[in-house]
Amino acid sequence: MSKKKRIVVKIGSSLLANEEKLTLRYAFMNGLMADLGDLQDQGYEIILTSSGSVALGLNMIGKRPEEAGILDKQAAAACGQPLLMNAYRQVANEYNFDVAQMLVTVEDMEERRRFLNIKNTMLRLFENQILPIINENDSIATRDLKVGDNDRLSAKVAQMVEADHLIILTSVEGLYDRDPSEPGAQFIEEIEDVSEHLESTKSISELGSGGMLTKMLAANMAQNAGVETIIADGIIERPISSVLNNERRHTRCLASGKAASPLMIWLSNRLQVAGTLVVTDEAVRAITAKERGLQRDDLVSIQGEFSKGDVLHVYDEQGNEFARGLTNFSSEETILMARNPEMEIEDVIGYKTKSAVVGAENILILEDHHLQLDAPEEDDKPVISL
Ligand SMILES: Nc1ncnc2c1ncn2[C@@H]1O[C@H](COP(=O)(O)OP(=O)(O)O)[C@@H](O)[C@H]1O
Ligand SMILES: N[C@@H](CCC(=O)OP(=O)(O)O)C(=O)O
Repeated sequence: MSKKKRIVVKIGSSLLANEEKLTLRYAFMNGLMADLGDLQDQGYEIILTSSGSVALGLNMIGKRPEEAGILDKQAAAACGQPLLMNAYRQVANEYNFDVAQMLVTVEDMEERRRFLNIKNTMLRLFENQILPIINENDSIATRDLKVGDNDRLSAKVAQMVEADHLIILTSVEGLYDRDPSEPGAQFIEEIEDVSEHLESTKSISELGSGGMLTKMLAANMAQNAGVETIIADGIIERPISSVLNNERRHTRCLASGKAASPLMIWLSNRLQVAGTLVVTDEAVRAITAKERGLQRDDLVSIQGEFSKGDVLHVYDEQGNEFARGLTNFSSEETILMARNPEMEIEDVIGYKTKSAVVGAENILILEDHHLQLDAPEEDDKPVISL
């Protein structure tokens, strides 16, 4: 192989844990690691995003998945994660390679400096042919500061390492036009526009977190980053090579054809909404036409506590998200500036800086292939009119 191929593989809980007994499915793990070992020997650089800590830890705290609350799941994750990693390490060693664990939170993925640190660690692990295994640090993540599903987490990782493929292995062969347990469900082999499939993917299995919906959202994030997503059944011999070699049925979500800069990809793939701005119709027109950045007198309302450098989601007055950008000011500063339009910005905030709330060069105008994110509930984050 001339240039090394890089792939991110995501393994769902339903593959790793027996649904009834909530114990590890060694046979599956063994087949997976044998395949990954072979692919590493062929020169592939691979990252595994693995679920399973909660499912495998539930027995220790004496709960079934359907009765476990958030605290139970956090405790179960703390119990199940070492069990999972121990098994991965033992099996990998049988195939003559090593594994490393990286537990991340949503902030690690959303804050650019930490994101780049994670990337550098992974690149260093590749040099030693060690398989990085990533999971969300569920035991410390709180409800409103959580990725919540490893599908989107794995898409962010694929974006991070500029992977060739994101391969999501699950308990079904791929995407159907409705839940495959319903009669007449039709298999979908290729997807260009993910938004056409969001409605048909609402239900999930007993152990899974987000079902097909989060796989579609992940596929969209991968698309934005120029990465092709493959969704396939994991319960099969050589689960990864068989899809890479196109030997069996799977769903392929094509990468978006348009090349985007790392900043625009960064702005398009968000896991959480730090803050939102609603702006006037005139501002929508001028910003969309790329005539200028977003100014303080464009603001109608503001929601969320944010800091300088956070990504803000910008909506029109009808509630449609049309742009995202990096803010030059904190939420407190933005409110003060908007409420005192007659004052110089320097006099309001106490230091000399740029005047745009979001500079034109730091704005992404959303296109059809970017999925809009809903603004947070007003009960969680009050809206402040300006
Ligand atoms: N349109 C659909 N196509 C395929 N599977 C679907 C669809 N809608 C719902 N599902 C369900 O999604 C489940 C897979 O999601 P999930 O259990 O969260 O997997 P994982 O644990 O691998 O992340 C399948 O068991 C399937 O029943
Ligand atoms: N972080 C959680 C898994 C979250 C998740 O996305 O689960 P799944 O939908 O089964 O991939 C765990 O390790 O149990």
